[in-house]
Amino acid sequence: MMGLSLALRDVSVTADNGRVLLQTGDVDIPAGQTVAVRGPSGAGKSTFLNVIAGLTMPRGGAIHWGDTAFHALSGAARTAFRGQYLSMVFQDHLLFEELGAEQNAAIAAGFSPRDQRATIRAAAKQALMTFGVHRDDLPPVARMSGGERQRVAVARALARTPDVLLADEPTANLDRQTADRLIEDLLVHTKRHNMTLIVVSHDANLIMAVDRVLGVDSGVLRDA
Ligand SMILES: Nc1ncnc2c1ncn2[C@@H]1O[C@H](COP(=O)(O)OP(=O)(O)OP(=O)(O)O)[C@@H](O)[C@H]1O
Repeated sequence: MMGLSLALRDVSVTADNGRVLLQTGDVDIPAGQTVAVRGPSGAGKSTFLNVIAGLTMPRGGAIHWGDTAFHALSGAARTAFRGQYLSMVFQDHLLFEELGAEQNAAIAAGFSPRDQRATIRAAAKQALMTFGVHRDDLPPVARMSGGERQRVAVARALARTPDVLLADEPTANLDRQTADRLIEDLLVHTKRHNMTLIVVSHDANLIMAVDRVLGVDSGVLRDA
């Protein structure tokens, strides 16, 4: 596990009507750095996560993850790269609604080599316990509360150890104590495995805990 660096060179994203949604200039994030991204509502934070995850295509500029020219990959290659190196905790969670917390958190086991499955299941269980969503009486995630779903989504992202973790407001909707536990766990896990962490957040405790803070204002990304 090496983590991956991210190099952005003048990446721009525009809406269909030509409005500029994001302009990054040149930004370099070394492998293993933990970075918070903050900015006002509508500033372009989700657009930023989407473009570095390859879910939105830039209009111009270059995105390198490690040695890979990510912006130049075909759609299929981008999807394969994402599956291998990136893990995401996004606001809509993308959980499997009929399954329980443990099956969701350990979902990566189903796509992993046989000899890694037990490790992933154990890590999933551990993460669920840490975040207090490991009771036997919990319903399928379809009927869980917003905060419970959020904790399951983070546990799932941590159950495998990706090179890069991208997260959108992972502590929103959580009480202070649960949020602080999540922050600590997230950072211990990312540092232990030298993962690169890029997290959109307004949480002052999270912002204090990371290596670096970037700001997005009216679509312009820069060190804050
Ligand atoms: N495909 C699109 N076409 C046009 N405008 C878009 C498109 N996608 C996003 N936008 C606009 O781009 C701006 C940035 O949106 P984005 O979701 O990145 O903001 P954000 O900083 O994540 O906001 P929030 O904190 O409210 O989630 C918003 O004004 C949004 O309405």
